[in-house]
Amino acid sequence: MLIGVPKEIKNHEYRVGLTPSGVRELAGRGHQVMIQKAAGEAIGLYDEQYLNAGAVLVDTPEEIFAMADMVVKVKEPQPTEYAQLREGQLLFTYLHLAPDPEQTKGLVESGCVAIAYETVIDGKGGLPLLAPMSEVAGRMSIQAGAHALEKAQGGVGLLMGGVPGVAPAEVAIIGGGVVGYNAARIAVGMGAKVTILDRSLSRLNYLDSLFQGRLNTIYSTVDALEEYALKADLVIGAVLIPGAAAPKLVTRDMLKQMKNGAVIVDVAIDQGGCFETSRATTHQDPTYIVDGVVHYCVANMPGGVARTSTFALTNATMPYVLSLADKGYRKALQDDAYLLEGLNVYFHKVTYKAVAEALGYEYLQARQALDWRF
Ligand SMILES: NC(=O)C1=CN([C@@H]2O[C@H](COP(=O)(O)OP(=O)(O)OC[C@H]3O[C@@H](n4cnc5c(N)ncnc54)[C@H](O)[C@@H]3O)[C@@H](O)[C@H]2O)C=CC1
Ligand SMILES: CC(=O)C(=O)O
Ligand SMILES: [Mg+2]
Repeated sequence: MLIGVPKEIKNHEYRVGLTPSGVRELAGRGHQVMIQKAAGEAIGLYDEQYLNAGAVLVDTPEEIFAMADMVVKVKEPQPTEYAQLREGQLLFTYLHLAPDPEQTKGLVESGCVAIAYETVIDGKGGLPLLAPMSEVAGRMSIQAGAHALEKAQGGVGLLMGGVPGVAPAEVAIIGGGVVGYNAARIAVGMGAKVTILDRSLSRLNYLDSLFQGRLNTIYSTVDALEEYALKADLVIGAVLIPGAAAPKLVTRDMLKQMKNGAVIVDVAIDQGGCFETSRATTHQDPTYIVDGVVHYCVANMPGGVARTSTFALTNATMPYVLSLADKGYRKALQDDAYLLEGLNVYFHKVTYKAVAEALGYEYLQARQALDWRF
């Protein structure tokens, strides 16, 4: 198979879809890989390394979209990218379609076969291709939040851990999944007073036993959200209903009652965000203020630590890339029900229920789609 990797073009996005080691694995199995020149240069993955691994370097993304059987990326395709996707061309990347009608329309019109990293599942109820980036974003959310709490960034001027004789910051983490757990690890490590809210009791049980009393676990209700979000100095938005738009758990009304100079980091912004006042921001201009509350809503947080993130992401994606390349998408998807969960768009049809429902498309079940046309 001919696999193509364009350079990412989202604002301050330096991750790359394949590492030189990944290219070598593919080349070793007889596949051809095209990489756009300088795709990994910003994070120390140089063209020469890709060449040595067996890749062919190309100058433009146009060459990749015109020729590749499978395009492997990191971020959701931008308008100039989805305009170039072709019918039957396989796209393997993050998509986050439910809150993104324009991109969904673009993918549907293109007729491509789009598998979203974030909805691939494993046998244990996890999201194996979202998890590594959730680990990164969870850890980063506390760094970002601590920075925003500084006076010069619009925050109230608070040190996360306090000092002897002065209370630490209070952190409320809404959603105790992969992002929430990793945020909690860093916040607890910094000495903050941490509360995690989740509506999964088994998850709260797990977190409670893991942290051994070093944080507070609370069942998530509207009352509990009001209580803990309103008194927090830093609120992390980390909920997920897989594939669906994030529920707006903190309303404008609640925000108005939050402390002046408090900070929210809405990690769930890639699914639309869980604060009513959230709108996606970029690494270049990550924050804005509403009602005295600093909002950090960067939709590609792991891009900020792109070298770490590229290795973490490709460690997880590589087995699936190999399977798709070796078998072709139809057989790979037929053989692996967990990978099939990643199929979001297939020859002009939406094949992921939550996306179809959120955006008003007719829904075609993924397995049926594979028999309908290929
Ligand atoms: N902005 C960025 O750069 C990044 C964003 N993300 C996003 O972060 C979000 C969280 O991802 P993960 O932690 O991997 O998901 P996860 O599935 O591991 O955890 C989500 C948690 O939210 C909980 N939850 C659902 N509804 C809730 C409610 N009403 N109240 C409290 N908890 C609730 C679930 O029980 C679950 O424990 C996702 O939207 C993901 O796409 C992930 C990586 C990077
Ligand atoms: C998950 C995601 O949106 C990211 O890593 O950018
Ligand atoms: Mg700003």
